[in-house]
Amino acid sequence: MSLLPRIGSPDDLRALPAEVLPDLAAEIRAALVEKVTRTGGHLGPNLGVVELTIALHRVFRSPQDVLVFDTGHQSYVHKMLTGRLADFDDLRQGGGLSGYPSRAESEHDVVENSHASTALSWADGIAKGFEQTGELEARHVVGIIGDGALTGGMAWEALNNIAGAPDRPLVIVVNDNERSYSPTIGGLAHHLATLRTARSYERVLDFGKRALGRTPVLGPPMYETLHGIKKGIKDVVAPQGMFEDLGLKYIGPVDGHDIPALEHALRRARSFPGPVIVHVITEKGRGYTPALQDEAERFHAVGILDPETGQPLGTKGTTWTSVFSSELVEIGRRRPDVVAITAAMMGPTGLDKFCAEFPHRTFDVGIAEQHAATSAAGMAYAGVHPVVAVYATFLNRAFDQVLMDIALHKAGVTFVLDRAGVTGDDGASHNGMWDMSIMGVVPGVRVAAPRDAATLREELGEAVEVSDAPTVVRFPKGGVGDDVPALERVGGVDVLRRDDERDVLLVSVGAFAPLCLEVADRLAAQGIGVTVVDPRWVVPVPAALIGLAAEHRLVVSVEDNSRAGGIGSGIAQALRDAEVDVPFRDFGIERRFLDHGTRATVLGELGLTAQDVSRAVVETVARLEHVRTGGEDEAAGAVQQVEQDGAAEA
Ligand SMILES: Cc1ncc(C[n+]2csc(CCOP(=O)(O)OP(=O)(O)O)c2C)c(N)n1
Ligand SMILES: CC(=O)[C@@H](O)[C@H](O)COP(=O)(O)O
Ligand SMILES: [Mg+2]
Repeated sequence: MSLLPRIGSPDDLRALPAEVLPDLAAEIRAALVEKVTRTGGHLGPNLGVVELTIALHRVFRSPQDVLVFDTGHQSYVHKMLTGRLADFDDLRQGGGLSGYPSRAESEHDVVENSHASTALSWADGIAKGFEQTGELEARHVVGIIGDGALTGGMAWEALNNIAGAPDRPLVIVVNDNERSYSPTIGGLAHHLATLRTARSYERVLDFGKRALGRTPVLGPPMYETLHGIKKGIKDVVAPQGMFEDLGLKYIGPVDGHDIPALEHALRRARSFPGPVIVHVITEKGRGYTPALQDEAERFHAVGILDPETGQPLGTKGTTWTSVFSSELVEIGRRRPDVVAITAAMMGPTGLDKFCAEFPHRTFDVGIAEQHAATSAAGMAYAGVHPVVAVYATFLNRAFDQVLMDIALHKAGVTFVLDRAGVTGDDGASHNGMWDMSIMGVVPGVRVAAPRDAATLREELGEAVEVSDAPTVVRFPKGGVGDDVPALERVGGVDVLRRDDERDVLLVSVGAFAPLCLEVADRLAAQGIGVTVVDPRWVVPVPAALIGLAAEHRLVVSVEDNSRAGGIGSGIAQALRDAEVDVPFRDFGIERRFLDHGTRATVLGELGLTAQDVSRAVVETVARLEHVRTGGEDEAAGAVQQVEQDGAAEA
């Protein structure tokens, strides 16, 4: 590796002679495999954009010119070419390099949001802004969007606006590798395929141009002839594409691994005085041969792998996703009316098993959560029960559809939210920390937060029985722990522990049951009696929970969701409405964006650990005791003891 370490900025890249660029691409690929198989991350998407990113940074001058990457998971090469190669050893680690663009890391990074289909709206807005400030003459704006992200509704809202301004320069690069996780679906995918078949004539043209470019006399007329031939071929092979029908200049398809062809196409686009699409054909995972190649879906984002075999090093036990996946198949066998919908994430959400057994009852709508939700309302109207499986954070995108198309019409639709709560290493926009807040304002909705595999199966079964309202079942990323048995069930609320003294009612939301039982042990060691309960269905707040609250001296809730509008605030409101005057304290995620890091690290930073919660509860109990008795010593003594416990453990 002798070229890549010498690149500290795009200027260094542009100073390289063209003939060494293939060697540079090889070095980048080797660095990606070496680094990402150690840390985990988006190996496939980045292996596919090595040459494209080299060409982008040679033709455009970032940050003077603005490069906007859609979703941002394919920005590792961009980071290597903008001086961050040395930081890749800490990729996606707390305090280390983000797996997405990060303004704090570099002036070359613009969009940090990892939710897909936003780049073209960003680009349209930046171009409009530069037009206002008079900078558009001197600064090019480039949106780089994948074929998957192009299936998202926002992308078409942006294209409509961009195409409506034929005199506002803007470059759109479509990175077409025919895949999201799974193969890209729908009419757009078919159209891109049609355009791809014309790949050969673009190569003929490029070859002709370069060859003829060297014969100034004969060149131009011959080029015009060739161009005419190309136009003729194109009209036969690929009639005017929809992009041109929209009024967008179309350049392509271009071989996304041919740097000279890419630079040539991007230079043409850069000089075009209006909006232009460069359709680039790339291969996801290019250059990485182990078995993973044929599991492109898994290859999209990899865990820590053996760089030789490509096989995951960490063995995975039972995951929440696998429990859901198997249970939905069981439900599908007994309920022919149940159908499944994914937003381009069949495997990651666990719908692949259901699809294998019920292919005609499984629908992949592309990266289109809004359409997933409202089309589910339509399916419910037609008499089936849709189960929409998405990552919790992506439900944000379909809030209005859940509210106004599903809940308003009392449609029986079940949302299964995987990756709910702190996910960690994918950064701020991937944490599933808002779903219970936004669902909390939806009239009629019912939200379940299972604590283990058994309650996931049970609550999923209960959810699909509801035919007149939206239901939500949410669970976190990764491995599911052992089942946590209940001592009894009171009005639908599971009692997990009941001490003699009813000092504290500890409301455990979802997967935090083990944490809450550990908190109860710590409190009991301080002589504080605890009842630990799992409401199971957390929206609306169960009446039985309020009844239990009235029997205790302090109520505490712990949830893996934002405190703003979360279950805690729902409980507080229910206590007020029931005029149950008991002190209440809720623990959850502060209302801020979370930096990337492992889930455990982030939860620790949030104080969502057994030690932190128990210490805080002891302090509260002590304060209440102080208020009740006015004494000083027992309050201070209890807190001091907890501090000592904490210090001993630290
Ligand atoms: C709104 C939203 N839904 C789902 C995802 C999950 N996701 C991340 S990348 C990806 C596939 C993107 O495909 P494409 O745009 O073609 O990029 P590629 O990975 O092929 O380079 C998906 C579905 C997301 N980031 N945002
Ligand atoms: C970029 C994106 O949205 C996904 O690829 C995500 O990074 C994968 O997350 P999981 O690893 O939790 O499936
Ligand atoms: Mg793609």
